[in-house]
Amino acid sequence: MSNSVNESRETAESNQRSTTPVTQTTAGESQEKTQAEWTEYEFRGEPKLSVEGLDVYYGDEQALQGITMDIPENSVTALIGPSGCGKSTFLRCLNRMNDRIKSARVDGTVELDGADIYQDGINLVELRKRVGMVFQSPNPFPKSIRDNVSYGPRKHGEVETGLLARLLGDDSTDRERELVERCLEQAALWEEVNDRLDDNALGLSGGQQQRLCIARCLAVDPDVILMDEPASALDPIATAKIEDLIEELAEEYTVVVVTHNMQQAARISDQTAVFLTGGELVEFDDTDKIFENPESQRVEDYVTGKFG
Ligand SMILES: Nc1ncnc2c1ncn2[C@@H]1O[C@H](COP(=O)(O)OP(=O)(O)OP(=O)(O)O)[C@@H](O)[C@H]1O
Repeated sequence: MSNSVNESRETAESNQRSTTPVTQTTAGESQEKTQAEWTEYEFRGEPKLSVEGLDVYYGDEQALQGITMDIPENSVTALIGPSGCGKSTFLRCLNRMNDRIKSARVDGTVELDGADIYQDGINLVELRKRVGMVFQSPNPFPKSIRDNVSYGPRKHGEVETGLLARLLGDDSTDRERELVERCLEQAALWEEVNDRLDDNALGLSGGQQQRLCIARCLAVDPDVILMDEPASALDPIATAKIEDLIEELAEEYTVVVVTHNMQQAARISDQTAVFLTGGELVEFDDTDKIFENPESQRVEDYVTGKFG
């Protein structure tokens, strides 16, 4: 850990929640040592997303409390914590999916490349193009593999095919072909499906369907990919493919992934945020640090399986 990180931790301690373990001095006196539980995380590179003072309520129930964290670009950030601690709620705040939940209220700011996504007048379609989402259960459309990938670009008018498009001289069949191949390649699925692009996507295995959903997400050219337990419904082989894919995607995209599987977080992520019951972000740091030497006793207890 660099000194600058240590220093920022020390300054962060003054305004963080803390525990107060007691240590003995050489003179044998008791001395209170403040141990930070929530620390500022400094990283190389630029933050893609900056979250500050984020509170989320469902009706009168508070699901997230004052979350502040910067998510670095082109990396994998894992969100872990026990069931109900607010991981999915947090993820949905990053592309305003919580707007669809009537009882949800969000306070605080979330900036994408320095611009507040909660400001008035934001174009939600454009936001969700830039910040795509992959869900726990693969949810391809009951359409062909090709149509699943080109669905988004078609909806946004970037791909036009068919008789009318041909008559109007707008036909982009070649562009669609290239796009479908590129996205399926990026999602590590091209080799398995290139000879059956017109087959119904529902005929694919669960793992293939999930990679197709990732290809569909990539087709609208996002900056950020949010994944909510993307492998929890898959067998170990399909899970390993998704994990490899996530690591590859981070070379080009900012990936934020919720997982219940701590080994998975340790394997695939660069940094890990630990949420605990009550919607509190208890620690956010390099993944190695979180799993090998966390600052917070509660995080240590959680990652070593003492509770949760
Ligand atoms: N649509 C909703 N309406 C009301 N309360 C909700 C809604 N979604 C989540 N909550 C509540 O908010 C809290 C956080 O839920 P959330 O799903 O974000 O947690 P989580 O950490 O992702 O849980 P899990 O790991 O079980 O998926 C919980 O108390 C949950 O009951």
